[in-house]
Amino acid sequence: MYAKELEVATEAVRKASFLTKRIQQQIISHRDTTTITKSDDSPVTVGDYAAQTIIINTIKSYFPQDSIVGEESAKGLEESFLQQILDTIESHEQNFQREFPSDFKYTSREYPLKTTQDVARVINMGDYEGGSTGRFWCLDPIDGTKGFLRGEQFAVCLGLIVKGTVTVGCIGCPNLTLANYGGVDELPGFDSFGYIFRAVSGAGAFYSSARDHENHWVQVHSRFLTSTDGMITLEGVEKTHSSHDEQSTIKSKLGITKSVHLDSQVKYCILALGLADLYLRLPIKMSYQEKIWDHAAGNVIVLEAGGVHTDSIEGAPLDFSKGRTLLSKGVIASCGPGSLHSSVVAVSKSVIESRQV
Ligand SMILES: Nc1ncnc2c1ncn2[C@@H]1O[C@H](COP(=O)(O)O)[C@@H](OP(=O)(O)O)[C@H]1O
Ligand SMILES: [Mg+2]
Ligand SMILES: [Mg+2]
Ligand SMILES: [Mg+2]
Repeated sequence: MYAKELEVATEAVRKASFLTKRIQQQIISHRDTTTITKSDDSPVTVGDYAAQTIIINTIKSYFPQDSIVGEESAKGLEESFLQQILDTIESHEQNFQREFPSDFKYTSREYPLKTTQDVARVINMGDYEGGSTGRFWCLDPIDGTKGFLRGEQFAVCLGLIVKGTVTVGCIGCPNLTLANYGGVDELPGFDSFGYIFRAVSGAGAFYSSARDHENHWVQVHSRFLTSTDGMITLEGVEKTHSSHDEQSTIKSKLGITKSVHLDSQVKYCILALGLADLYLRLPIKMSYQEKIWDHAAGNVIVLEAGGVHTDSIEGAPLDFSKGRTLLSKGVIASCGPGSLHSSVVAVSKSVIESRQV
């Protein structure tokens, strides 16, 4: 089931991972990429737009009927900037073909991706409102844009949501070296393009070196623990995205001494690999609504690796059927089992409820 969807998702994420990693290398070497500040004060780069363009164009070439919830919009982008996005895609095309030779097609007659109008049209196909009926894709072309700009971790994240449930998930981690996170060995074929993780609901979670398009997929499992004190936590780097002080309180109440900070949904991949056990994301403001593209692909990967994924107060499974955002507050993912997870959520709930308002 979902074999074609999984293949299309993987190849689209692989190509976007290659492109974004190349752009990140250019940023690191000359620090000169165009960065726009969006209305919510968050950054977006030509890399985010180029990755969204490539991925939506690929999805539409194979599944023209499918809708897409994508993070970015081309509204208000000037013609010269659209040209920059198209030039970026084209300038990486030959290198990609050379480094990853395959028969897979990323365009079609209806979706040729040749002009700036094509670019704008395709980016704007990510404007679907989501919901509980039918199926739609959920795309974060660069998750962790701030980490991307710092030369650190970021992820290319794509999920397929069917009747409100994340059914396929694929995450490219173009900057991930497992040795930096306690992994003993890199997978065969590992190189500077990092890893791809993927899962289909009911069929397990797997990873592979991004370079290895011959599809040697290795199954991943979260760790089995019997108490919270041996847990390693995962938290974001950005102090404005989650409540680090309260997360420290939770860690000390649970006897947890080890924590790893990294950007993006790479956190879910580290959890699925069993290299860490507890992702804490407590909201700073109760008015913030988490975006579904920040968690969808990670959801099915964590669940299929044996973990648990809920909000930070009620301990309810995340509900991807309510539109472009989650209605619940904060996120906690753990290696499980359910009883350990519930004890973490109970502490999180008490910490959040003791806020001075
Ligand atoms: N106030 C806030 N609270 C929680 N998440 C926020 C936030 N402001 C931005 N974000 C989200 O945090 C994501 C990055 O998460 P992390 O800090 O774990 O790397 C961003 O994704 P993008 O980088 O795709 O925009 C953005 O959607
Ligand atoms: Mg963003
Ligand atoms: Mg994101
Ligand atoms: Mg993003």
